Amino acid sequence: MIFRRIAVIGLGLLGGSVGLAVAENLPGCTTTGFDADPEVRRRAAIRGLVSRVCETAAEAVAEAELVIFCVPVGAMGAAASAIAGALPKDALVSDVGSSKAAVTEALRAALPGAIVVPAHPVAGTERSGPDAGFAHLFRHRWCILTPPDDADPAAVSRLAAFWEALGANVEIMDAAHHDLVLAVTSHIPHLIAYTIVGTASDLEDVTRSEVIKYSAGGFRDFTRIAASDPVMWRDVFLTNRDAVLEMLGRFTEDLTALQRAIRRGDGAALHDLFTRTRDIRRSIVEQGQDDARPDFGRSDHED
Ligand SMILES: NC(=O)C1=CN([C@@H]2O[C@H](COP(=O)(O)OP(=O)(O)OC[C@H]3O[C@@H](n4cnc5c(N)ncnc54)[C@H](O)[C@@H]3O)[C@@H](O)[C@H]2O)C=CC1
Ligand SMILES: O=C(O)C(=O)Cc1ccc(O)cc1
Repeated sequence: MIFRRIAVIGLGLLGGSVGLAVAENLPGCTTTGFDADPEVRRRAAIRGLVSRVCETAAEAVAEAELVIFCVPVGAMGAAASAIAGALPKDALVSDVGSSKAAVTEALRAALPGAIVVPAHPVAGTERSGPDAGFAHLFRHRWCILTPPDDADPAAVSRLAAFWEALGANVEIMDAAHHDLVLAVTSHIPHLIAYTIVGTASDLEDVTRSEVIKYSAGGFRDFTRIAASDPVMWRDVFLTNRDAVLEMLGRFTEDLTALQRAIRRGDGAALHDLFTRTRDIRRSIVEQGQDDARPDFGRSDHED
């Protein structure tokens, strides 16, 4: 048994999915859970997201061997401080946050002396809350561990084994590299989606009903991403500021080059880029990173 007792703090999409995935893949492992929102706790208990929903975070972690923080990245520090006095000495502390350097710092500052191995399952949907989670979320998805330099290798191996048991493929890298890579593969795409949907809705000469009525595939795909949780994404951009600004600078330069190609009627430049990007899409599909989940893209992720 990798871990016998796991505490999940935050019972939304990620926390709920962790609880359900543990129940499915690690029978015999008990999960406790806490969420700051009483209505989320109520729904979590009804859906059976964890074995026992607790009324306080301290109660949830009291006997835990692994504690996983599944709260927005800006709330990690406060959530960790709330369990500081109750965390068992040998417990392994981890999280699922989308940015890693700031979260690592927040967890280590709130829990001095604790064994902290941050993680990011690169798996999710645009949905959030206690009704959004499902047991198969992590199957065939990457989970990136970002252990600090002084992390105990045995703790890292245990956490890797845990995520593999939930169906994920594990990769290890340092937090700064994670933040740079995810800025370009996840954070900037979300920013672009938020922008284009906002731009369309601000247009004066195009009515809102026209935007909805004539939204072709491309715009519809952007609206799915732009429906992602505002608190979660606000926190991602505030905590991964430097990497996002670095990548946004590059993106802006490339967009300007494309703008110039269009203005000059440079069809070859457009064709070259679009050919290169199609190849990237094809290799993602070939590697099974597109729709490995049977219910990918559907909004009814009920178990
Ligand atoms: N949504 C996604 O697709 C993915 C999200 N993540 C990361 O997972 C984390 C959770 O995201 P979701 O589950 O999507 O969000 P969510 O909004 O579905 O759930 C977050 C839950 O945390 C609770 N919470 C907030 N502050 C708290 C505190 N101090 N103590 C206890 N509970 C608290 C909220 O009440 C909420 O129920 C975030 O850090 C996010 O960056 C990682 C991978 C994918
Ligand atoms: O729904 C989508 O397309 C996502 O991109 C989900 C997602 C959101 C945040 C993450 O840190 C990882 C995955």
